[in-house]
Amino acid sequence: MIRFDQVTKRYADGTTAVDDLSFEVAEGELVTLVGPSGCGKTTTMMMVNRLIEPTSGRIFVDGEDIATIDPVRLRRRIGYVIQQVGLFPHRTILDNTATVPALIGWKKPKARARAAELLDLVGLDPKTYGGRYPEQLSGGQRQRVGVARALAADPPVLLMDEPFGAVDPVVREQLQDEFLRMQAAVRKTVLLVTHDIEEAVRLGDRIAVYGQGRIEQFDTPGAVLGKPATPYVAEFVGADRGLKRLSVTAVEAADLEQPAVVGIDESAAQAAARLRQEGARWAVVLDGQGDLHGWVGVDEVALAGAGGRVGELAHRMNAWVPVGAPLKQAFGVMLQHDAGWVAVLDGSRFLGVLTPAKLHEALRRSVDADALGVGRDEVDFDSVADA
Ligand SMILES: Nc1ncnc2c1ncn2[C@@H]1O[C@H](COP(=O)(O)OP(=O)(O)OP(=O)(O)O)[C@@H](O)[C@H]1O
Repeated sequence: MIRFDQVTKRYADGTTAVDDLSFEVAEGELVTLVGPSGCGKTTTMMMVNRLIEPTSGRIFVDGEDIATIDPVRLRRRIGYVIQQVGLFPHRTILDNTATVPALIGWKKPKARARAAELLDLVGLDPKTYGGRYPEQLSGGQRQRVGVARALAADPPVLLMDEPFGAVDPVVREQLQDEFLRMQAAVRKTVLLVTHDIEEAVRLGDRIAVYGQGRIEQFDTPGAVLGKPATPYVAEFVGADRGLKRLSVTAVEAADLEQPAVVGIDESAAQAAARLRQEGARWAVVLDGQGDLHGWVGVDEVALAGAGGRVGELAHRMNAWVPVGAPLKQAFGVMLQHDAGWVAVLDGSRFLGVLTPAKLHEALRRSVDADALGVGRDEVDFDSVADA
């Protein structure tokens, strides 16, 4: 969808900002460009909407060489979000958001209706905020308007230059989450510049780690963190890259252990006998549909006496995460509840539990799979004990 073919940018003073760059962003993919200040990220991005012209090489958008497209026409197909947002101070939020649709000739009611829809999408109630002026919004809200405005004409491509850079870390994380949710729905082809490796791995389907004017590694977040291609990349991603990997590796059904299970309607005596036989100290309690009801300790069911039912004895299970959640979230829940495992659910259906050992295995396997380019279940790995 966006393709760089041997692109070089040399400024008039002789600075080579981008040096023989070739890479591709697939349709619907979000690629983050990350690197230290002055490494050529912004130059790379601004060549895509022709705010900067390359010295040599070619750039394609949707298969078309952009050198052959009129820059104004090109920019209407490309949403652009920048850190300073650049809202018009004397226009309302609704009209700011409707800028591009109005420019490309939409009638005012249609442009405004679309703007209201977009404000809603980025979490701003158009009734509350649409009539305000930019100075009447917080920094984070202005940034959301910037994203809404860039999406208003439904461009297939989005360029984002430090879009969440001007807000504090808490708001920033919120905006990133909202943006990811939105991107899952709209699936734009996105090139996003950041100097923050945390942001790059959080948002990117793939990351391009820049050295001076060149990409040092272009890969999935898991692979960049797990197998940095060069010492430069290793240093850039940081010594705590193992920890960072927790946030980019998802809990999968294959990672889970199957603990002892008892039915909600089972008699306590029967459950106790069975759990003792299995050598279990506790069990997960499920209802007839396989949904999670809670958990019980074997001693509790054993003491319940005749006529006791498992369902009456079960404790609420607070330590759980949805399948697909990042390992970091699972680990956080484990620590929060001081639990040795967390339950993993698909909707309300119980899939299994994640233990610290399984979490470690999942981390290792995800890196091996990324490096080999194969599905995770095809990867053979040593157990932690054998390693
Ligand atoms: N108009 C210009 N003339 C000369 N050199 C320039 C010009 N614009 C940028 N540069 C230089 O090109 C290099 C790349 O700049 P660029 O803005 O692309 O970097 P960046 O990675 O986006 O940096 P930052 O994270 O600080 O924004 C830098 O050395 C910069 O000084």
